[in-house]
Amino acid sequence: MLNIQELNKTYSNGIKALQNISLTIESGIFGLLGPNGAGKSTLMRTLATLQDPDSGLVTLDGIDIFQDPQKARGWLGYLPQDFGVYPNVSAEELLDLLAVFKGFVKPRQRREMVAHQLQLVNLYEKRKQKLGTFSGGMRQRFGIAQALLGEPKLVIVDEPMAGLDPSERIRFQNLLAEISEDRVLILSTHIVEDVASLCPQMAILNQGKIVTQGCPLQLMEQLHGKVWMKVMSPTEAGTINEEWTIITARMLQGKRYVRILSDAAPDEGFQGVEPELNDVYFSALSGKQNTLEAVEI
Ligand SMILES: Nc1ncnc2c1ncn2[C@@H]1O[C@H](COP(=O)(O)OP(=O)(O)OP(=O)(O)O)[C@@H](O)[C@H]1O
Repeated sequence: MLNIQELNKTYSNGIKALQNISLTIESGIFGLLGPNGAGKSTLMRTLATLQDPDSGLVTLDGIDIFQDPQKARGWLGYLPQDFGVYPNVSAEELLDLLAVFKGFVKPRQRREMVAHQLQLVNLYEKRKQKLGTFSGGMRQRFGIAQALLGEPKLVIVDEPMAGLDPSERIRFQNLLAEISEDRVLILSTHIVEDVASLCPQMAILNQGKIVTQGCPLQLMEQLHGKVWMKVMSPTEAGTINEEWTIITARMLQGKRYVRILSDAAPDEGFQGVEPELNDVYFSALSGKQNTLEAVEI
């Protein structure tokens, strides 16, 4: 179990990237959602012991990870947002080298470990291929293979789905689900659908603060009976009532789909709809937004 207590980080330019972050994370996939600049990468780098917080405590199975970062790195795997590879080296060669850096010095043990990880991420057949020839999805699967070297108890993956085509994305989601058994896997992302389909636990980070946390199904359930939708023509947009708490207003095939949050049925043709995780996300981010422009997506 990962326990994060009152983590704070303010950069030298005054930006408060993390403000009193406290989370308890069980094994399985934990989704960390937030818009650009929310502080997700700062939190991921801090948990990966690559940057120090100003204050706060993080324990993994009761052990303080900041006390001996070198040792902590032996228990954690990290796939950073900007994971670069050497283009002229094969998958097998680079993974072997990264295993050396992780402290695995026995060649035979390393060979077995490298083969095992490449099989797990379905790249064994491509092991001799140069990484520069890999597709985006293959590169990300290779990134998972390197993160899993040494069977870490904590795996951190920062925005891994960006740029993946739909089939690679599904393949990558399945891989994350497979490897998250018996370990904590934190998936940082701004893609709500990935959290909805993968994560039994989640938190939403905005401007350095946790604004919501819990189980996605329960968070959606809390909005039950409160989400209302109306399809409007673009010209009707002017009739948006200033009193409404708008969750989203999005254009789809020439129509404007407006979803609002309201305890009681609003008049003017709104229909009650099942809450989606998007509703949880945008309500949490917007607080009491009620202007169409502010939430238009
Ligand atoms: N080294 C740094 N020095 C100063 N400010 C920084 C630094 N790194 C990040 N920030 C700022 O801290 C805030 C949080 O950034 P961070 O990269 O953690 O957010 P994020 O949620 O990962 O965003 P993104 O999805 O765009 O990567 C942003 O306002 C960013 O500009």
